Amino acid sequence: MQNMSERDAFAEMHATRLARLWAVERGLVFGRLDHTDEGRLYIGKLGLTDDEQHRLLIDWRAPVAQPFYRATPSAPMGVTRRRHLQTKGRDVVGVDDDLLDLDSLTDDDRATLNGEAALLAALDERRTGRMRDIVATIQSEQDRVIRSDLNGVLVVQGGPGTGKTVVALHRAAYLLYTHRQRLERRGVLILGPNLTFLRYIEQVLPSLGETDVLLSTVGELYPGVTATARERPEVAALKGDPRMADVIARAVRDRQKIPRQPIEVTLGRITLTIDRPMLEAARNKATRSRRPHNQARAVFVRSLLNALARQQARKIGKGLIDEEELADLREELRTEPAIKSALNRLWPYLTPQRLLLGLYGSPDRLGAAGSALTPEERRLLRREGSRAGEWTESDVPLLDEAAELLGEIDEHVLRASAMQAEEELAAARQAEQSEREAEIAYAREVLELTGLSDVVEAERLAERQRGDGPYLTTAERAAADRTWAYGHVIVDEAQELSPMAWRAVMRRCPTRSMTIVGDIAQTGSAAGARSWEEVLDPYVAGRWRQERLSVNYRTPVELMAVAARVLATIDPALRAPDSVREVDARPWAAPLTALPALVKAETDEGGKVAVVVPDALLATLGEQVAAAVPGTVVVSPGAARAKGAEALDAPVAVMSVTDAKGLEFDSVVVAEPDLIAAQSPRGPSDLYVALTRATQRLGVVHERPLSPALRDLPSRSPVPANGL
Ligand SMILES: Nc1ncnc2c1ncn2[C@@H]1O[C@H](COP(=O)(O)OP(=O)(O)OP(=O)(O)O)[C@@H](O)[C@H]1O
Repeated sequence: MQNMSERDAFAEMHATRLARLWAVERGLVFGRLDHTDEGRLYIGKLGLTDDEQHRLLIDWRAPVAQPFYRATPSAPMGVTRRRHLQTKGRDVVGVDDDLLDLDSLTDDDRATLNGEAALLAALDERRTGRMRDIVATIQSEQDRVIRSDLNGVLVVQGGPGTGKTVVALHRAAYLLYTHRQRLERRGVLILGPNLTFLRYIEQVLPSLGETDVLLSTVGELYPGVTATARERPEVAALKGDPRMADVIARAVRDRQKIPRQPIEVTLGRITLTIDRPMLEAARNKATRSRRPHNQARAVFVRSLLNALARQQARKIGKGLIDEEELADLREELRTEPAIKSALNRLWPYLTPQRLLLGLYGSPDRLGAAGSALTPEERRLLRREGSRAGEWTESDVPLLDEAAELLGEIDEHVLRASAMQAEEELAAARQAEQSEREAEIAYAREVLELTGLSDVVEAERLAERQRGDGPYLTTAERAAADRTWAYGHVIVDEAQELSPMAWRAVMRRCPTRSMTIVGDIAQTGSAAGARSWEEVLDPYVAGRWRQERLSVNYRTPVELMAVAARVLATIDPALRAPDSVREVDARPWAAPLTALPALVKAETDEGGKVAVVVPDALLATLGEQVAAAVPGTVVVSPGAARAKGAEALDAPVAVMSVTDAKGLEFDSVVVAEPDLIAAQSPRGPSDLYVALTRATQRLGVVHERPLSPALRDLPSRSPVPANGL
C-alpha cells in the first residue's frame, strides 16, 4: 500500500513536470547573456540542468537573469552582450544583439542601443484574441514592478496599454517562483474586471509554467453565487457605498428585534409567556457573547429556554429546581413545535442570501436598516419579487459582508444533518452495489449544506473522499472557501472596485501583501475610485508604495493622439502615456448607417475586430453587424466565461465598454462615441477606454454630432454597399 502511494506521488510529480514542460515549449529559450563573471548564460521560461547538474537554461525569474532586463550601456551589470533569440518551434529564426561592453562602442552606437528591435517585432504581431507572455521583452520599468518585494501593498498606476495587466501576471509568476513555499500553500488570487477578460489572460501563467493561481472577478468571489444580472449605475454606486456596511449590520440586528407584545405559548394545560424582560436578557447575553448572529443564536435560545423552564416549573407548582431538572425541562421545551416556531421568528437562522433578499423585498426592513439613507436611496434598493438567482456584481460584497456578521449556521445543526447523511452512507456501503451513488449523494448534501454546490462538483468531492481521485489544488480549495486567506492578492483594473468590494478583497488578504494595478483616468464605475489614497488609506494609510508605468505598448501614436484629446476633457491635468509605435492608418469617422459594411471591410483587412457600443444600442447594432459578418459574437452583459472565449475567438465581437475593459484588438470601431460619454457620470472615461483598445486601426461611427475632441477626424471614404 505504502509503495503504491509513493509510486502515485512520483507519477503525479512527473506528470506535473511534464505538463509544465509542454506548456513552455513555445519560446522556451529567448535570450543569452555574455557575462564577465558567469560566462555565457541562456535565459528561458524555466530552469534546466543536464545529468551532471550543469545549468543549461536559467529561469527568467532567477536573480542571475535580472541583467537581461535591466542592464544598460551605462549600468551593464557585468554583461558585455545581451542577445535576443527569436524561435519558431525548435529553430532559431533570428537574433538581435545589444552590445553593452562600452569600450568597444562608439558614442553613436551607444545612443542607439536599446534592444528595441525585439520589442517592436513583438508589438507589431497580429493579435490572437489571447494575451501572450512577454518574458523575452520585459522592459526595465516593468521589471522593477515584477521583482518588487512581496510584502506590503504595491500600486501600479499606468495609462492604457502600459502593460499593467501583463506585468501583474508576470509578477504573480515571479512571486510564486521566489516565495514558492509560502505562496503555494496560501495561493495567489488575481481579480479581473469581467469574465471575458479572465478568458483573455488565462493562458499567460500556464505558458510560464504556473497553474496554481485563482483567477476571479468580484462577482465570482462569493462561493455558490454567480452574479449575472446588471443594474443601473446609481444602484451599483449605492450598493458600493461604504454606508452599506452599516445598513447590513442594522439589517442583522433588525432580525433580533424584540416584539412589543408578549408571546403566549400553550403546552397542554399550561400557557407560557415569553415577555419583554426575558427576551431582553436573552438578547443581551447573545450580543455580549460577541459571536456572529447564527452562532449567538445558541446563547439566545439557551437563555430563553432556561427562563421558560423556570416559568414552567413555577406554573406546575415545582418551585425551585436544580440544574439537572432545569436541563431536562429545557430540552423538552426545545423540541416543542410551538416553541421552535417562536424561536425561529425571534432569532432566525439566516443565510446571507436570505438576509439580503428579505431586505430588498420589504420597505419596512429597508426603513429599519437604512435609516442613514435617504428615502430615494432606499427606493433604489427595493426589488420586487427578487429571486436568489438574480444577483448582481455589487450584491456580492454585500453578501460577503452579511456572511461575516451572520457566521456559519450553528455547527450542531450542520452536524446533525451530516451525521444523518453519514449513517445513510454507511448503510449504502453495506449494500455495496450502490456505493458510488451514495457517496455522491452524500457529497452533494455536504456541498448543499455548505452552500458550495455550484463551485466544486459533487463527483469530484466524492472522488477525493474515496482517496483515489486527484487532490484539489490550493486554488480550487481557496475558491470554495469564503474565508480563505490568500498569500498574495493582485487586483487588476482596480480603479473599478467600490469601497464595499474593497472590504471583501481586504478580508481575503489579512497580511496585506497585494499588487493593485489600474488607471484612475479609466474609472468607469460610478462606485469606482477617484484616487489611490481614497481607496487605500482606510486600510494601509501611509504604508503603501507606488510605481508608475509610462510607455504605451498597445496603442499607436496616431490613435493615442485622439484618445488624449478625450482624456483632456476629463481633466486637463491628466497625461496620456507615450506610445512607442507608429502605424500607417489614421483614425476615421463615418455615418452610423455604414457600420455593418465598414466592419465587413475591417475584417477583410485581417485581424480581430471589436465594435464597442453604448449599452442601449448593444442589441440593435449587434444584430446589424452579425447580419453583415458571419461569425460575429455579441457579448451580452454579465456573459459567462464560455461566451467570453467565443467573443475572443470570433473575427468580430460587439460589446459594451464594461466588457471591453482590459482587452485589445487589431481594429476597433466605436459606435456613437458621444452617447458612450453621456451614458453615465463616468462616461468620458468609458470613451477613453474604448478609444485605447486598438493595436492597429480605429474608427468611429455616429449619427449624433461629434464632440470637439473627435470632430476633426477625417471621413472614411464610402464603402461599396456590398462591403467589398
Ligand atoms: N515589454 C513588453 N513586450 C511586449 N509586449 C508588451 C510589453 N509590455 C506590454 N506589452 C503588450 O502591450 C499590450 C498592452 O498591455 P496590457 O494589456 O498589459 O496593458 P494595460 O496597462 O493593462 O492596459 P489597459 O489599462 O488599457 O487595459 C499587450 O498586448 C501586452 O502584451
